[in-house]
Amino acid sequence: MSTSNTAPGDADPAVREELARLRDSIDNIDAAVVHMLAERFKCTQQVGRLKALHRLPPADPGREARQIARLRALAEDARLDPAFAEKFLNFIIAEVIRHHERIADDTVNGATP
Ligand SMILES: C=C(O[C@@H]1C=C(C(=O)O)C=C[C@H]1O)C(=O)O
Repeated sequence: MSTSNTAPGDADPAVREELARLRDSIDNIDAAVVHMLAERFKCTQQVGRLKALHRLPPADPGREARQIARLRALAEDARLDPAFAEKFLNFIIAEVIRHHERIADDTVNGATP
């Protein structure tokens, strides 16, 4: 393999076509990920409001452990690195818990969520 790089614009037309085709699919997948995350956050916001109203704690470590085990198994089946899947889920859950803490604070302080 050569160590010198070719700018994408200088590559063979067939290579550029293949790259463009793959990038179109990547763009579609990224759009789907964003839409799915937006739907997930809509659900978790509702969970946050329900928890705040009933004085339940923002985090549920038992539920998180079950989700991580489930996601790791799904990742293995799909040939995705399970450590990456776990890191990704933990990143999302941390953001959800931050939202839930804020909703709980706003609820206690009488702000409209
Ligand atoms: C959404 C919830 O709240 C938190 C966030 C979770 C998540 O984003 O999946 C899971 C458990 C909780 O720590 C929940 O309890 O279901």
